[in-house]
Amino acid sequence: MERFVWRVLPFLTFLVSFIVFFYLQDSYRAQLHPQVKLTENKCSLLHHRHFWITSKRIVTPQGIISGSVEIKEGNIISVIEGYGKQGNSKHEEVIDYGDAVVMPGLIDVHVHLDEPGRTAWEGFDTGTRAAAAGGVTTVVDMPLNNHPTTVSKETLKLKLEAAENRIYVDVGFWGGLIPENALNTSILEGLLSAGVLGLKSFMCPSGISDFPMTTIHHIKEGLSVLAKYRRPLYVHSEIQQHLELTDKGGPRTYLTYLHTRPPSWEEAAIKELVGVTKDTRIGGPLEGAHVHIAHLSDSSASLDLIKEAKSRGDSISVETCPHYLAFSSEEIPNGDTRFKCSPPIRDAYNKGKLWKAVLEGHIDLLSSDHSPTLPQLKLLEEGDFLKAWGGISSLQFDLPVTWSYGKKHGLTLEHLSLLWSKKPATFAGIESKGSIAVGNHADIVVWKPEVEFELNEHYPVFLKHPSLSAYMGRRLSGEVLETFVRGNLVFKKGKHAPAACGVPILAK
Ligand SMILES: NC(=O)NC(NC(N)=O)C(=O)[O-]
Ligand SMILES: [Zn+2]
Ligand SMILES: [Zn+2]
Repeated sequence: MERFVWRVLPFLTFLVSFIVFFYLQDSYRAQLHPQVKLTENKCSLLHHRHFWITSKRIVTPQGIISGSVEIKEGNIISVIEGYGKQGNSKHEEVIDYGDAVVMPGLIDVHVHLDEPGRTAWEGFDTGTRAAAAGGVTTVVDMPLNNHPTTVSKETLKLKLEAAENRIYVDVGFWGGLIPENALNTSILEGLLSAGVLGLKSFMCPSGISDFPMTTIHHIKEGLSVLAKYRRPLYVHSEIQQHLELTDKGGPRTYLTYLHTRPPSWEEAAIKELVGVTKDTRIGGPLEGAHVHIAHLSDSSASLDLIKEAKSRGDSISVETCPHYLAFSSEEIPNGDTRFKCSPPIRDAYNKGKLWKAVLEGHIDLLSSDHSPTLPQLKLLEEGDFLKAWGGISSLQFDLPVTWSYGKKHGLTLEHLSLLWSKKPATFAGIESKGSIAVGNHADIVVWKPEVEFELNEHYPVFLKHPSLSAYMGRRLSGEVLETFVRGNLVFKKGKHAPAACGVPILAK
């Protein structure tokens, strides 16, 4: 027995010192880097708060690099060239993404989350889960479809309460400009002081009774307040014109709907707006204000008016949406009201010109205009384009849809990050986001542009009503692998972080 003890003693001594060494080293590291402690973080699927990610394709403002990004406490603290390299802070966790693309998270500035009041349509929980699954790290919520609409500081408070602990990505809010508050500056100032990023108005009926349309007179009033706050006005730019109605095959054909909202409606609205934006030039009476044209569909006369206004120095910008770039009116099947939106999807010639404008930089940014409803209001059975709710559901697929249809037109990864991240951040005034740069929030999407998938019933769709999405049934390229919001890994391989730790973004 004694002999046995003497034999195993050296081995036991070695084992004990081995354990003690690693225990001490770990507690030393934990003292130096408290974030190394492997405590559970419900906000993230990754337990580290200080780590590196490395990839052969990182999209930065200086171009695509093979390199590494250091993330600490939610921010990007260094970006270095060299795949697999780590700077001076050794010993941190390194996540190796190989040749997957590391890009700034998408910022979708046009999303209807419909809460409070119409949670059955969409909601903070479902909508932001869909965003996270699609690599969208920030959404800006529209002031309508929720009930009551966001048109005062009190109604913004209801939004913030509804969003509490329910958002998986960061969320900003647009306030509504309606006749009532346009003529009552104190309501408008209260709303802006409470933190909306800007205002949104409609120049035609919105389809929502507590969100009435504004005339150019109301818009001028709104702009004079916005100039003081240096925040933008977002405009649904269509004005109803007299229609010569001819029968185009009944309410189940898309052509019938198309003829009820011709390009002249967009042109009429934009003509009135550019009459006002001349005052936003430097030194003008509305300097500081900015007009942003929502969801441009007409790539002819309407776009020309915007281009001219820009070249004269007006503070004006324009977005279009993936559905105007992916689809053309000729291919929309009879009765398929999933494709109904306003302004409508126009013909293939218009779509080609729209792509050209996007690639030449005349369209500033992209947004989804994700605007779902209840399936029964979409009238999928009846297929009546005139009576069905207008709005496309797409939030989760912003990235693969833009990429799948865009690459044939020469769209690059750099275009994507400008159109979906940098420009939207600048427009919404959220400068700490939108690019992979030192000091910015670590809002990042990791994805594989080359991977193709069928968007069918087996695909994990997080939208509240997947059946409403016009993209169901399509084959797309571009698979989102992982999404980080302020350094939290909020989505990975079909799974979300346990807790919703997105933050409301309020303007100061
Ligand atoms: N009330 C809405 O959500 N309207 C939206 N509907 C669309 N685009 O068809 C919009 O943004 O205009
Ligand atoms: Zn609109
Ligand atoms: Zn909208």
